[in-house]
Amino acid sequence: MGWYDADIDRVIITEEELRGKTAELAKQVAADYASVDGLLLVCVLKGAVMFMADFSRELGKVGGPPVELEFMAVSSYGQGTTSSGVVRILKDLDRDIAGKHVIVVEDIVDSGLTLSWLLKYLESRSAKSVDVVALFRKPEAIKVPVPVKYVGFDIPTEFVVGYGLDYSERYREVPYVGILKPEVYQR
Ligand SMILES: O=P(O)(O)OC[C@H]1O[C@H](OP(=O)(O)OP(=O)(O)O)[C@H](O)[C@@H]1O
Ligand code: HPA
Ligand SMILES: [Mg+2]
Repeated sequence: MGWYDADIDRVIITEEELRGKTAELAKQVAADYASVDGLLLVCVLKGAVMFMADFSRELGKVGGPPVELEFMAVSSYGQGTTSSGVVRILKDLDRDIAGKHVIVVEDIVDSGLTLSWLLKYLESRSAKSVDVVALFRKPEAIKVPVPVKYVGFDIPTEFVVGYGLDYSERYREVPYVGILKPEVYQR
């Protein structure tokens, strides 16, 4: 039992489901990128860190191309549960991405504001191609249309935590994805 189990109202995606879906997404990406000689995975910190770690290893195991890992940190949520719409770069790419095949590795597409901004940014840096793999998407919360080629789970418009996703910087280490009890927000 983790300390956090008592704060969770219900689990919506189990550890096993996360593992299965990650393997499935990795197989699709490996098949689609079979003819490229390398892929640059861009992880959007901090939420996507667990998914990046698992997805990149899975991609290697299923015969994907060699990858390089890059990390960007942007923030649009701050402490709350709704996007401010204002995206700030907290950590930029370390290297030039011009001419590279890029896959953005995101944990969740909610309003789409973060990703929409990020895709424009990456395209302006002359990547050869840019695709997105997002583990979760909330179809009913989308405010701006964003092309997400690979989606793990479509989930309802509820605030979720776990597997990297936080509420006020907590619950990222929860190994499953769940909904918090209402009283947690009143603390
Ligand atoms: O589609 P959107 O409404 O823009 O929401 C999605 C983004 O919001 C979260 O990041 P957050 O700003 O909370 O930073 P974090 O990953 O460090 O928690 C999440 O990890 C996505 O990057
Ligand atoms: O449902 C969510 N949970 C945690 N972080 C998020 N960022 C966007 N949507 C979410
Ligand atoms: Mg967050």
